[in-house]
Amino acid sequence: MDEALKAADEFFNLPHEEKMRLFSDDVHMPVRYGTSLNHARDEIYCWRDFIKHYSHPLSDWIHLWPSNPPTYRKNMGSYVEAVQNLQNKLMGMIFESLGLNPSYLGEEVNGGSQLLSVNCYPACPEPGLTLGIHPHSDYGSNRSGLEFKDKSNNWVQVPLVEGALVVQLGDQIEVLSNGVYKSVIHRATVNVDEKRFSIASLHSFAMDKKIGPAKELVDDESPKFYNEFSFREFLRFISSNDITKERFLDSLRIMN
Ligand SMILES: O=C(O)CCC(=O)C(=O)O
Ligand SMILES: [Fe+2]
Repeated sequence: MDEALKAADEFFNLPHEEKMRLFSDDVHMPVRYGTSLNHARDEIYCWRDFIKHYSHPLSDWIHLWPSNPPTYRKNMGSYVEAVQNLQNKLMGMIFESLGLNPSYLGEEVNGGSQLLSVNCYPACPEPGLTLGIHPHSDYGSNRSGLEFKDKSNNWVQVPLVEGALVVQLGDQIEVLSNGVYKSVIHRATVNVDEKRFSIASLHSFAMDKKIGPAKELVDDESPKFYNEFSFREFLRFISSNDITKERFLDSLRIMN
């Protein structure tokens, strides 16, 4: 984690022109540098720089990652592989906790996508006027300024524990578990004093794999609460909707 954070720090310290070579607003780009989610449409820009890149399987993507700083590929590569292994284990445990076979969906857990979202939030002179990242939930599952919304709709700060990862469940697990698990709405705040980095690893099933409520979890008492969706449909939604106003998950709900 330390080495990956160091590589992130060095990347964001590169000259603006060099980072802008990776700039794109297109959410389908395998590697993209940017600031807000959608430059053309966002009403409030975030106090954030990010680089996002596909990461799994590593050999398909690593050659597209930044070649500067020279340690970037090696250090981020070790980090993404460790996190991918951890997600495989956690998914097995989540399936087991739902009463499903721990190897439910088999190879499809490790055969999905992993998107690394590396974020830099510079110190902000007026932190009350903006956010580091708008409230949202992730499609897949991930890892603090990090805050989440509790059941009573209050923002709760996630304490920073040195060396710990934060795991959040995303929309796919809420749908697959037919609402037993909830996808976390979260945001990041910024502060006056210091720059903050975060590295979120977002895990998903394959681009066109439809995820719906597991049939084992649907019965008369708990009918299907969600329509199925694929990662590609999620990407289409976030590129054509203002996700600070509309939540993708709400478009999937079935009113019984
Ligand atoms: O910086 C953080 O803690 C949150 C980042 C995040 O939510 C994301 O990249 O999806
Ligand atoms: Fe997120």
